[in-house]
Amino acid sequence: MLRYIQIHLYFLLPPIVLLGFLYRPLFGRRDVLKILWLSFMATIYTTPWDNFILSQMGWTYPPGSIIGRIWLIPIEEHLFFILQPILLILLHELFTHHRLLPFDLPNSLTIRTEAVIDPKEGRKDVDLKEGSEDVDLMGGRDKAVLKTEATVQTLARRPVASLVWILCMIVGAALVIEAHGLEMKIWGLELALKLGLGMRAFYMGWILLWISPVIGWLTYLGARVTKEGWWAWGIGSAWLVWVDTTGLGADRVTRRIAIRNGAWRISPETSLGLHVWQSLPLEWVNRRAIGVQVDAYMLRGLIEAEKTLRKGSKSFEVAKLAFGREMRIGLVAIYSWCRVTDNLIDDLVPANGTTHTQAKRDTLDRIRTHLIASYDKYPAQSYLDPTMDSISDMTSSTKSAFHLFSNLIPRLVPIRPFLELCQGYETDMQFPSHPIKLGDLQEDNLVNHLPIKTTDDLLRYADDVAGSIASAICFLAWSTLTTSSNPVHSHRPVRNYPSPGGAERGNRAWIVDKSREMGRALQLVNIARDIAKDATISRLYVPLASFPSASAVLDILYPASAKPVLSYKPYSIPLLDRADTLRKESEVAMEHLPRTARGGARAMASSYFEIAEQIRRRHGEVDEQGVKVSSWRRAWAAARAFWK
Ligand SMILES: CC(C)=CCC/C(C)=C/CC/C(C)=C/CC/C(C)=C/COP(=O)(O)OP(=O)(O)O
Repeated sequence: MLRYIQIHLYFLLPPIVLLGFLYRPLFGRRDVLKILWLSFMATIYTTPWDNFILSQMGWTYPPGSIIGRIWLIPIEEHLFFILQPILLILLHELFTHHRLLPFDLPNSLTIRTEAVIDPKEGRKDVDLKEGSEDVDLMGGRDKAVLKTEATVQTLARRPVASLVWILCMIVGAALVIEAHGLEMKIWGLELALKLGLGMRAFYMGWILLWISPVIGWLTYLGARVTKEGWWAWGIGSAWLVWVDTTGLGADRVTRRIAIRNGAWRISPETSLGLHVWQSLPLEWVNRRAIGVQVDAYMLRGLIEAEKTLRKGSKSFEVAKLAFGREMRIGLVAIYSWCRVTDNLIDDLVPANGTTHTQAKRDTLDRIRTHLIASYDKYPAQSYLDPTMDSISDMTSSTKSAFHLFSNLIPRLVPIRPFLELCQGYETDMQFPSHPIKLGDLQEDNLVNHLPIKTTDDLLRYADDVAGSIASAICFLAWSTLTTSSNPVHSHRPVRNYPSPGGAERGNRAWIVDKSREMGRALQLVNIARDIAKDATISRLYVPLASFPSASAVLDILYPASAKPVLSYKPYSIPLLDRADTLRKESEVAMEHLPRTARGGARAMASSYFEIAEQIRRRHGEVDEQGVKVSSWRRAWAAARAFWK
């Protein structure tokens, strides 16, 4: 006979330890709170009920199967109130981890896009939502009216669905009345079922009466089980059903467990005697079985941002999974803003009468104005939207990236990294806007066309475009994962480089510095990978000073005319060597980030450094396609770093 404690030792603790190990790098205070809350609720809600059932001999524990009791309840049962929430929370985290949002969006979020012709500005895509309030975003001009739905109730109340549980409660009450032989009339309604079940209605009645109010109330509040939630619940419950009811297989006589083995025993006199699976009573199945208004455009921005990420960056796509949800949402918002702003400038088609450079400068100025306004006027959406609209080539998808960014990020990350990124765009704008023809570029006018002249120029550029993002990641981690600087619930933007005083301040400044080194390192890898590709559009990030002669520069820009055949090794390998040094110097700082951000930061860097490995395997030779590293290889590198 297995004792009750052995059930925990053999069947609950091992999966908890295994799942806990897998989830360890991301296991944070939110999970601790969830476990404490659920165990506490399970204990205070179930203890009186369990005591009552035991007092009525609803189920019993054979002598010797338990360690001891608190009042009537075995100590092991109390442990179960704690262990089961832990198991289910871990399973739930594991199954839902890949989701950016923990809930399904209501169908009503499908926002229709319709083209409206504005006589002055031509075609505009606007989002229309049926049955919603009209907002005139065009300042009363002509008839282009954008219909918006400002907010979405993420957990919309479900009174009708909760009626099912109210019904269950009534059935439960009727069975209890039947079991105890009570006679009850409410508003003249006879509640007794008179099924002749007598005491056999006891267990089912009390189980229904115990579980229905909880599920009914949660359902009323809007709880909906997602597909992943069903999986977590299904597997967790199936495991417990198996533990409760099934033999371990081969050795049927000695190793049968739980109910059939006598660790506990449901009294036949108090149950219906219907079995759904082997010896599992119907009642047991029952036994194992919370809304906010969110800006609809932000939710939509998140969906779009995820798509942008999937299309735009393999490294971010792999690495994002290594961060917990709080950080991941911020990362996705930052990434999509960076990608969208970069594309707006790079893919710009200038209007008649303006040069490419003028148009790009104009777009960058507007992006900057919008960025500064996002912080200065936060959360003044009405001011921001016209600024955003004034940027050319905006689509509803790019707008949602701006909207998401300006609603979320100012509260989490200071403005400085994004201004630096704009500085990086400005450097890019100094490159020729069109690939220059061979004859137009002479050895003596190279310096006029190529802004990266010295190693310092290169490092400054890398710092602007990637060091900035690395520092933003640090701030995101502090804002979302620590209490000392958690402005998530404040409605003010983060002031520049805020940090608590004293030693912590110095420590944070040091971490930011080191993270910038890591960002620079990754950018150097990126530049080494893309030397040939970038050269096709006359972008040369390898410093001019590192070329032996001006003609060597022309060879890179026009490889077809290079003689003898061009080798990229003299340029790519030094970049990778410098990247390695920067990486080594900064890696130690990662271990000083908030604990649940470390795995993600390591995974991000390691998966990107797989590109460097691949270039080295090719002895530094790259081509116009860059260097391909399979997603599997990257995922493997990320996984090793994550669980390091
Ligand atoms: C060292 C400390 C304390 C923290 C490190 C913090 C981290 C993880 C910094 C990394 C910052 C980062 C992600 C920089 C950008 C790197 C880069 C060159 C990305 C290129 O991205 P894309 O060009 O979009 O993607 P692909 O190259 O995958 O296509």
